[in-house]
Amino acid sequence: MSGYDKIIRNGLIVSEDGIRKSDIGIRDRTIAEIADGIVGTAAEEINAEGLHILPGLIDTHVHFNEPGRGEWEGLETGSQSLAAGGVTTFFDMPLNSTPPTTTPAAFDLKKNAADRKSIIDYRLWGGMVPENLDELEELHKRGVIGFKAFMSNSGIEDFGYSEDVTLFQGMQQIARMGSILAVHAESNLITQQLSDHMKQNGRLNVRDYCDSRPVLSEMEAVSRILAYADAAKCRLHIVHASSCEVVSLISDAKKRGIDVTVETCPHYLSLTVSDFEELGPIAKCAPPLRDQEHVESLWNLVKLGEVDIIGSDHSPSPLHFKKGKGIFEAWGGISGAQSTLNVLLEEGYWKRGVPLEKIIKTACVNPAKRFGLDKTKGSISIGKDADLAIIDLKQSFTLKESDLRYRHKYSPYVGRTFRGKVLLTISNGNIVFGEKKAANEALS
Ligand SMILES: NC(=O)NC(NC(N)=O)C(=O)[O-]
Ligand SMILES: [Zn+2]
Ligand SMILES: [Zn+2]
Repeated sequence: MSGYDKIIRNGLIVSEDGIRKSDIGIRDRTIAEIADGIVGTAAEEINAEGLHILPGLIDTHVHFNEPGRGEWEGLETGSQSLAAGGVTTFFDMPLNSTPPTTTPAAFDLKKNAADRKSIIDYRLWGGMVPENLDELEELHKRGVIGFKAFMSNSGIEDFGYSEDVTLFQGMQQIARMGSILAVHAESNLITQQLSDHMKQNGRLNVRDYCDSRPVLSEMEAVSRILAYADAAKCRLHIVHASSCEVVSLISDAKKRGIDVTVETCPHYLSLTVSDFEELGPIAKCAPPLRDQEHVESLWNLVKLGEVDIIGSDHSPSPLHFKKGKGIFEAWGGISGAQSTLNVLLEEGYWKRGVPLEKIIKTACVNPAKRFGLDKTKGSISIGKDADLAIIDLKQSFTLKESDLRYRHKYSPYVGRTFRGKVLLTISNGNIVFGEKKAANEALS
C-alpha cells in the first residue's frame, strides 16, 4: 500500500529472535509495514543499507529533577540526551525533583512539565515514603508506572527511606492495585553504621566509601524485601543491582515463584573501583562501583539472561556538588543516560560477544513487558509505535564533553572510545536525534 510518512530502506532490523534485512514503512506515528522492497511512496525515505535498526531503548531509571531542581538536569536536556543515545521512552524517578512525586498534585506538576518539555515518550514513577501510604491509590489512578521506595537514606531530605512496616504495608496496597514496587535495596543499618565508622576513623577515601556500602548490605536488603514481596504477593523490581551475588539471589527467588525482576546499570558493567579512584566523585554512586571480577560476572549473567533490565540511573547534579567535596559528602549519582547503548555495544557486543538480540532484550523488550508497555513499545513490529534507533556498528568515536546533551557536561564516560554510533533516533515516527543526511552519508 502506498502513502507512507517515512520508508526506511534495507536496514538490518534487530529483534529478540534475530536480525533480518527489510524495509520499514511508517504511517501515523506507527510501524505500518515491514517487508522487503516496500512498494509505495513516502514523504521521506531513509537509506539504512549496512546499518542496524534497533527498537528505541526504554530507560526505566532516570532522575531528571524537574520541577524544582531543573538546574540539575531538566526534562528538555534530559530527554535530548536520551534521544542522542537511541532512547525513545524513559521512566522518571520520583525523587530529586521538588516536590518529589509522592502526591497526586506533584504528579500533575511533573506531568505538565514533561508534556511541554520532553522530546520523547515518558512515564512517571510514583514515590512511596513513610508519609504517603494513603496517596498510593490516587497516584496509581493517575497512571504511575509503579512505585519506588528506598531501604536506605536517599540523600535527599524530602524523600525518606522506608522502614520495614512501611515497606510491608505499602506492598500489600501495591499488590491489591496490581502495580509494582521498585526498590533501592541497601540496608540502612549497615550503610549508616559503616559510614559512621569510616568517618570516625578518618577513613575518607574512595575505597572507604565503597567499603561502607558492601555487597552484603545489598544482599541483606534484597533478602528482606524478597520475603515481604512473597508474603504480600507484590510484584517487585530491584533497581541498580551492583553485583552478581545480588542478581543470583533474585534468580533463586524467581525459581521459588516470586514475581521479581532485576535491573543493573551500564556503570556496573563498565567501571570499577579503580576507575572511581581515578575519576573521583563523578563516578560516585550507590551502591558503589565494584571490582573487575564483579563486572565480568555481571556480564555473564547478562549473557545468561538473568539480568532482566539495564537502565541508566542517570542522576546528575551541578558539578559543584561533586568537585571539591570529600567523597562521603559529594553527590551520589552518575551522569550516563546518553551512553547506555554505547556502553552495551562496546563492552557487551564488541568486547564480550553479547549478541545484539540479548542487548535489546534487556534495554527494550523486557522493560516494555515488565511495565505493561509491550502493546506499543519494546520491539519493531507492525502496529507498534515507530520508535527506532538507527546505528552504525562500525563507526567508532571518542566521547567528548561537547557531545553531551546534559545540562552539565560531565560524565565518567568522557574520553572513552566506543564502537557503534547512533545516527538517527526516531520517536513516534519523528526524527528526534540526528539528520537523515547522516544516515545516508554513513554509507559512503
Ligand atoms: N538520590 C538519588 O538520585 N540517588 C540515586 N543515586 C545513586 N544511585 O547513586 C539512586 O538511584 O539511588
Ligand atoms: Zn537508588
Ligand atoms: Zn536512581
